Amino acid sequence: MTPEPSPTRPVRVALLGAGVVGGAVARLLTEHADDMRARVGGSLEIVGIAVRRAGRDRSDLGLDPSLFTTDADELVTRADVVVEVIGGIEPARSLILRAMEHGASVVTANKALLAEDGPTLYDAAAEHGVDLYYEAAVAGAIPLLRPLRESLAGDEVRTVLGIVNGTTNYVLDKMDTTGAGFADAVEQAQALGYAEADPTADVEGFDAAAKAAILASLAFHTRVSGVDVHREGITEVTAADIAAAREMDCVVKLLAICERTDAGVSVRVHPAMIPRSHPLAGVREAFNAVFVEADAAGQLMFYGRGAGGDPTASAVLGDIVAVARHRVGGGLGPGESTYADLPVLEMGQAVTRYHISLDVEDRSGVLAQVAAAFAEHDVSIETVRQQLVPGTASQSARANLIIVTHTATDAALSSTVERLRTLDVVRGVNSLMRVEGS
Ligand SMILES: NC(=O)c1ccc[n+]([C@@H]2O[C@H](COP(=O)([O-])OP(=O)(O)OC[C@H]3O[C@@H](n4cnc5c(N)ncnc54)[C@H](O)[C@@H]3O)[C@@H](O)[C@H]2O)c1
Ligand SMILES: N[C@@H](CCO)C(=O)O
Ligand code: NA
Repeated sequence: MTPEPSPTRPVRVALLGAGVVGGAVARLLTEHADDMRARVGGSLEIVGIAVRRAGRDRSDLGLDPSLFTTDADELVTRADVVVEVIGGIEPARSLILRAMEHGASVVTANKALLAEDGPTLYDAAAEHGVDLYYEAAVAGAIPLLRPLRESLAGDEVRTVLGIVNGTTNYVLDKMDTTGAGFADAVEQAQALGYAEADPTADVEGFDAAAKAAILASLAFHTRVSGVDVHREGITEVTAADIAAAREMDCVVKLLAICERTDAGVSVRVHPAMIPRSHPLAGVREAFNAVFVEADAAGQLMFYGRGAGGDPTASAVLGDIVAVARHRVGGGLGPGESTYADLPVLEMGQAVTRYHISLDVEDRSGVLAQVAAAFAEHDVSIETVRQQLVPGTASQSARANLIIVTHTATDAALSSTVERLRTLDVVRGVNSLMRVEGS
């Protein structure tokens, strides 16, 4: 049940979590209280901040110490707006649901929860007539979800393609620009505070896959959860892959790709080579960038900081203003839109291109056998390049065969590679990567 709008009573805001994002939200809410009041049309009052441990010195946030509580369950029952920046599935989900049951709108940055169980949150928001906003959950500060949910609501989105994980972009950028190996680049990212002590969620692509699920759900009006997303991280990307990309005048990026085709929607996260001339190739360090292509709008690009306390808090504050305005003036923002209910396709149905570098024997008939494997799977070759590998007199002659395909289904391309691995003339696969954006 939504409380009656009351312009005279402040909008009561409860914050769950005072970590990197929560701390920045608390500080900025206080620093900009006057501007927030003017933008909302009524004042905001922080009624409490739930923390895990009491007694820590939080004087840097400039807040009354009595606002801190370890009883989040109680706090969510006395707020109009609950801001969840704890992260993880539980207790975040239970606290959000409890907040909604008590009539609070919710702002969250929690992509993991939204990708795993977004529909439960949306259903609860609809049942209790409250807002659920989560701009910070994807690409941090970059306004991206509001454009998809609201600005492009009249258009037909075809593609969302982007770099949505700053940590992995930093690692791949360092591997490309300094020649660092994967482990060294991860250490550098950890030293700078980009990568966590346990970088699994980032480097294995879980974080990007959660964001891809959220983007695809909004873009295609279809429920897509994290498990629907084909996910490959960057742990297998080698210096040889980076060098192979450089020879092609390409760069390796971890891409989140959401596409609408005649058959349904395809959502995937994997490393891919993109041409250096592609705008996403110029996205350096820990920045994020996302391309959106819609029927009427054409191509749009969004660029900025996808992580960090203040940048993420900027998105959270924007959401707080939006939902607080609804409290003051009435109304609700858009709820879940799943009317299109498109089928979510298997990875094998995705259409892509492969770059394959093969270690082969250099003798007559080798190229014909390799070409036959492609033909068997109806995969057309775009370019072939051969590099001789210098060897000793006692060794048989060897070469690297570098092949770039035309587009084909991922199923046909991966079957071709499996067939190539069985050929006697193929000693091994040096490097294998999808090519996107050209
Ligand atoms: N850090 C970023 O750059 C960034 C960017 C976008 C989204 N996010 C998302 O924002 C959320 C918060 O991230 P963060 O970086 O601030 O994490 P963080 O670990 O710095 O902060 C989380 C805080 O929640 C507290 N906490 C844990 N359980 C609690 C409980 N039961 N009650 C009260 N407090 C509890 C922790 O003690 C910690 O201080 C996550 O969902 C994350 O995915 C973070
Ligand atoms: N770990 C994430 C934080 C923002 O979601 C990243 O590196 O982009
Ligand atoms: Na965002």
